[in-house]
Amino acid sequence: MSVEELRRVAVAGSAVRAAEAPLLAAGRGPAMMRDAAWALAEHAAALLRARGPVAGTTVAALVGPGNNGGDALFALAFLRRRGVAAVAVPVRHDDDGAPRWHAEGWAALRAAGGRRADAVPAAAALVIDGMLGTGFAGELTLPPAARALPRDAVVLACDVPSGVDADTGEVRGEALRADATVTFGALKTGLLVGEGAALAGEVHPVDIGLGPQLPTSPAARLRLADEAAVRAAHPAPAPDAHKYTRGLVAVAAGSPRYPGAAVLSCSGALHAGAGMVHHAGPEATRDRVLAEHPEALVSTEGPAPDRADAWVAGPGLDTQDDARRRWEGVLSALAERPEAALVADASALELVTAAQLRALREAGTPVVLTPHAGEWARLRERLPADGADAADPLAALRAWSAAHGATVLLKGPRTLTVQPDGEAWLVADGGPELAMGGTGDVLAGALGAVLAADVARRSRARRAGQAPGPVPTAALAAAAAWLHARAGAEQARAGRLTTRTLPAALGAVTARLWRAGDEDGRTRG
Ligand SMILES: NC(=O)C1=CN([C@@H]2O[C@H](COP(=O)(O)OP(=O)(O)OC[C@H]3O[C@@H](n4cnc5c(N)ncnc54)[C@H](O)[C@@H]3O)[C@@H](O)[C@H]2O)[C@H](O)CC1
Repeated sequence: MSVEELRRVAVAGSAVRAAEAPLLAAGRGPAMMRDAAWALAEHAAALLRARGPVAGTTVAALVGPGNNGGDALFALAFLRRRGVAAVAVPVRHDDDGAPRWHAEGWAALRAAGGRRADAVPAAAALVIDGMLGTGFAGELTLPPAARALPRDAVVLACDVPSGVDADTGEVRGEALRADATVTFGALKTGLLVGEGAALAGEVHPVDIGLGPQLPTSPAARLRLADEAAVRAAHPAPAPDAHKYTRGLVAVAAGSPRYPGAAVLSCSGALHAGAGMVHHAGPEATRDRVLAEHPEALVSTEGPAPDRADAWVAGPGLDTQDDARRRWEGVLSALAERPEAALVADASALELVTAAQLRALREAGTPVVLTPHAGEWARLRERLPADGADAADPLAALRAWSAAHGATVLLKGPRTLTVQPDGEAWLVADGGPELAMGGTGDVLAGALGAVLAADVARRSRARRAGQAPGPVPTAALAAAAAWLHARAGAEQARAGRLTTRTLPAALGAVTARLWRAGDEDGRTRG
């Protein structure tokens, strides 16, 4: 795994331990520990330097009994050589009161002039959390020394904040919140999902030579969405593009009771670059959509099935009967063109059945469900799957997606997209500015546009006798979530805080993404 990839792919903490094992068996442990400790010391010095001179400051470490503590002790020894007053605070002791910690690490620190204390000195400007890393098991009760840290001290976690499960991000018992985490060998999933994401602070992965040992299967990795990945999934239109090669999105959304959902979904699709949007809905919503987007097509039933490259179904549908009739109309259209994609959002998440998902899977229709946390809980209850009740959010998503054959985009401050083969993406760019009514409608539309563009691109290539490999649906979904998250952040920066202007912000993010690709001379879609 390249250093660049190290920053964009996470694996479970247990997978890092497994990757370390053969190197430890080959006697590489001490060298790896030195590499880890050196990187930890470097980051500690950088954090100190941001606040003033390094020499003369006091740095303490809470030191646990294992190799995590070893890293911290060697890091203190390196810092000592930069003029730092280095203090090691053991958190576990033997019956005779002697510290239970990494003997070589303590010997190195003592040789460098470091000292031991029973508590973190009040003068400590930075505290290294070296209590527990990937060896954490069971529950943690924070020791007294971890409860009395100087108020202004920066906390730097060694590998994983103590008390956080490096696989799942779960906290069992108590955990120590960090301002930053230096993690070794690979980004760990537990630092990016669950409570671990909030407790880790700024995460810095460090290469200690595990690359060839790390897992390569899609189901063992969590990819992080960034601009390059989004542009690869949602490239700018080809120079010879026309409205149909850019993808036609059919939008079955909105109702006399919720007309705005139709407008917002169509807006999201248009601003994410759809070549055409065709709204299927009642007169009340058709007029509203046309008033906002004269370029949109509207009708009661939507486009001819062979025209739609993606369907967006569910936002703002009305009563059960009306919603069910329109939902089944979408499924009928997809049965006539199975290669078209489907976004099932809002009401559609309450309507979709296991049999319908099975039929869509058998037909080869790419399906993305877009629940928020509450809808996800109801979906798993209504359509259960073995393993989908796991505490590990990623494992639960992977189990449900594999069982039902559909990709899930689980909305939240950190959005996860997972497809049936286990490939998973994380969009960590979202923020509370998106936590308001209607933003999900915009995302559903934008996702429809990204999926439609991919379907149209592949159809066009096939007609030209080419056989392009599919872009993973989870990557396409992550691309839409990334555009949406960036649009929300852009809105917040500009002081615009309503959903009404979110589509235009999403359009600006899309245009900038494609312009940047042009400027770098990247290939077009
Ligand atoms: N091995 C290497 O060369 C490298 C290791 N690295 C660092 O080492 C840790 C993993 O070390 P390990 O000793 O396996 O585990 P920990 O230090 O995290 O802790 C094990 C230690 O803690 C006790 N313990 C476990 N759970 C609890 C609990 N709930 N309450 C109290 N105590 C607990 C357990 O009994 C053990 O004694 C890894 O994170 C890295 O920091 C580097 O990767 C460099 C190479």
